[in-house]
Amino acid sequence: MKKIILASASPRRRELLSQIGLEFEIVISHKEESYESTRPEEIVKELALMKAENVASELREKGGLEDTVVIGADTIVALDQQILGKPKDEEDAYQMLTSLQGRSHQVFTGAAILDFDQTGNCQVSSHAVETRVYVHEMDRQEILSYIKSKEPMDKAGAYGIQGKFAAYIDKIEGDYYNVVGLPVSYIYQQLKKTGITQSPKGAADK
Ligand SMILES: Cc1cn([C@H]2C[C@H](O)[C@@H](COP(=O)(O)OP(=O)(O)OP(=O)(O)O)O2)c(=O)[nH]c1=O
Repeated sequence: MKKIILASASPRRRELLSQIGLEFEIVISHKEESYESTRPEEIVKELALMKAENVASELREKGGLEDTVVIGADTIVALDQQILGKPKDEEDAYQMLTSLQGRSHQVFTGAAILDFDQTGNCQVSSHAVETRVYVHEMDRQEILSYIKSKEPMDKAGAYGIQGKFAAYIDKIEGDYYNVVGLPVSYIYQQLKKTGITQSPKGAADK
């Protein structure tokens, strides 16, 4: 059975991968990430790949990546041509939330899968999943009190659909889990295609 490594410090990503019953380990790289692409779907693929590759190269130095799958992911919010990552500070969060309210935007998550076989050869795949999110109008007080909750600070676009911000979500088109940070269904189907024999825990008991 292949070992699965999640190259992420995000508690949301860990929970989502656990939710479908996969067994995996977490390895985090502290290398800085940067991108050259301009289109959001390319940016998230580039960053997801970089996160997975950074972890893979650290593991290689420690000896051996045989029979291992490394998964990396990155999430950004795209508002027309503008890319919104995590807010730098509360003022930045205020600007982001003001620009998102009363309209729709796209959330892109890139998922990169590095699949190492028994001899250490690697098959690389990366893919961007898009979800459109419609946010209700918010007044200044609502934005300020949401920022006070501290929920925005570690999240792309300065909001978490899974938290208090649910109060302002009119609807979404696409995968909900993609917005939270990991398109788990895409990842599971991709792992299945590449011959990962692990099946979600409990599936065989039914
Ligand atoms: C839009 C949105 C984003 N997010 C989160 C998902 C990501 O964790 C975060 C975007 O930051 P990322 O840079 O994608 O990821 P990260 O730094 O949290 O974790 P790592 O690089 O170690 O994998 O925003 C939510 O939790 N809910 C939401 O509704």
